[in-house]
Amino acid sequence: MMNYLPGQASRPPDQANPPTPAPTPTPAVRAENLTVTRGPRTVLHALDFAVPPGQITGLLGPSGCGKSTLMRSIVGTQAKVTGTLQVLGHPAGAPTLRSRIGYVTQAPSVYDDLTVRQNLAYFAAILDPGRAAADRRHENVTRAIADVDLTSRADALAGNLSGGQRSRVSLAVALLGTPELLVLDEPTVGLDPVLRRDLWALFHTIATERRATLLISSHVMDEAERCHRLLLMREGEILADDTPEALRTRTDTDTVEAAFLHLVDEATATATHPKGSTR
Ligand SMILES: Nc1ncnc2c1ncn2[C@@H]1O[C@H](COP(=O)(O)OP(=O)(O)OP(=O)(O)O)[C@@H](O)[C@H]1O
Repeated sequence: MMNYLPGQASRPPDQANPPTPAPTPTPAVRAENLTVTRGPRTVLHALDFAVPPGQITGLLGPSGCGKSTLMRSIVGTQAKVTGTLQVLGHPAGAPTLRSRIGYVTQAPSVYDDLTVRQNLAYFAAILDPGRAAADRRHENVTRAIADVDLTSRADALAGNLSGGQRSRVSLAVALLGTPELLVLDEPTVGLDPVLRRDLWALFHTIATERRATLLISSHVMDEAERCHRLLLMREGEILADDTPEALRTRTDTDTVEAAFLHLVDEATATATHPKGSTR
């Protein structure tokens, strides 16, 4: 028997049995040359990126840079999308993806004249219909309400909740089907610091315990530090795709916000004085 240990240069690998490389996990989302036009404008410009599975990827950039458009493309609700966009191994928008993706828009989509529990029960009945599933639905609804810390308001009408509480009802709806991919468009806007911290703890639990992939947009840069990876966007382009630590190291900065500003300045300088240009 021949033992081959990686790094032992004196013992070449058995050509007939080369060491098996660690499998590269299939990305949860893979985009190639992804371009989106809205009205007369191109708002996403030939994007190439991959979102790794089971991690939290933050989508950050200033207002209007195209974060929501990118998320809408991924969940299959955006028109005029060209290029390649694969989600959980299928083309974005494929019917088979519907039950595998949870999507929370910026505007909470809840029924004001129903209570929190009734809202959840309504969506649970669509996801998991039938009398036989009643107990499971009840459990799932109770768990989702607890996940977003709304148990004490479960019987309140959604119309009587604060903006932040209504957003959390939307998030609970997205958590109902235990989706493999959660796409959350600015889920922490308008929330107080304690609730933001608790929600980020919940996002990490979802990623580690349920092995779900989370794509979360924000323009609050301190939230970037809580992500495993970041896609930094600006004017419909990806400025950087890396871990927060690698971004700080690469730009020799202390925070992701400083790294982002550094990259913006660098991109502006390159656009003004492209390499090889004579001034
Ligand atoms: N319905 C529309 N028709 C035409 N252009 C649009 C439409 N909606 C958005 N846009 C443009 O598309 C670009 C990207 O918008 P998008 O909402 O994706 O940005 P965003 O980064 O999510 O912004 P924010 O952080 O403010 O939500 C913006 O320039 C916006 O003006």
